[in-house]
Amino acid sequence: MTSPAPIADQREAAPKPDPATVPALSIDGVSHSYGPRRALIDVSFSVAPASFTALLGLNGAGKSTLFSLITRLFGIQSGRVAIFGHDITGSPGEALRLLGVVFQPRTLDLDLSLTQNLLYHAALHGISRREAAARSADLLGRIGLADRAGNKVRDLSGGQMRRLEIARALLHRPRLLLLDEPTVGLDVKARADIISHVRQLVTEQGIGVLWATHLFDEITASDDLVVLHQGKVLAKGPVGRVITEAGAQDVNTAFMRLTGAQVMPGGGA
Ligand SMILES: Nc1ncnc2c1ncn2[C@@H]1O[C@H](COP(=O)(O)OP(=O)(O)OP(=O)(O)O)[C@@H](O)[C@H]1O
Repeated sequence: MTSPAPIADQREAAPKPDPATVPALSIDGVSHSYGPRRALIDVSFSVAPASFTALLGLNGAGKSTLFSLITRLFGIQSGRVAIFGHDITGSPGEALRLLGVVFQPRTLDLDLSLTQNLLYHAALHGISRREAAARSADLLGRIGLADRAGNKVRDLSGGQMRRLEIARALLHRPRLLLLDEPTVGLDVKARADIISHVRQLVTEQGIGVLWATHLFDEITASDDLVVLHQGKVLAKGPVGRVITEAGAQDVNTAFMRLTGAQVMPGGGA
């Protein structure tokens, strides 16, 4: 009788998931309550690598709660969240290394320079000073703020601050980027710049993006869409399919049919 293989060998023999088929983000049966208030109810969807997934919902739909769970600000009460197959509860280190986040409220230090903000964040990720300086300079160039590197963040416009927050979220080279209503309060030009920058990250760098919004005009036909309403996923899939299945002609009407909500004149849910 042969003796069993050592544990290390058995582990090596286990089939590894194919990276091409592992979702960047998978949310599986997630529910969350604040006391008696149920904010998320059995939420399941996934974000593919190199895709732009819009999470569309009204105020109070549960978008920020979901982001707080994915980023581990809150513990998971029920269900499972995994980033590239790494369970965020069982393997938080591996999972969070692959994740970049831009939260809805601004979180920059206004009295530090742009570079100082980036270097501080890089240090939290254990990136060496020299590497951090190189990455910061590169990212500031990409967002068109190289000439402002030494200025205080306080002197930037709202759109420039958002671009800096996106650069900061990319410093540790994540493969999944979450953005919670990143264009709120920005003018039309700044909004368009940010959306096109993030779409480039998808097409050129293969980053998976989850973009929470209540604005229909931020969604394009090639996106994936998740409609979240009162804590429940009402529809998900490629935008065209969601529209067709709702028997509608466009995202606005599909959203209205699915939720019974009135569409705001400004093009937002
Ligand atoms: N800390 C909290 N305590 C109690 N209830 C909360 C708390 N945070 C959120 N909620 C409730 O949970 C539900 C979902 O809120 P959440 O902030 O996740 O929605 P949202 O889609 O992000 O909305 P918004 O765009 O307005 O931020 C809402 O009913 C909200 O009132």
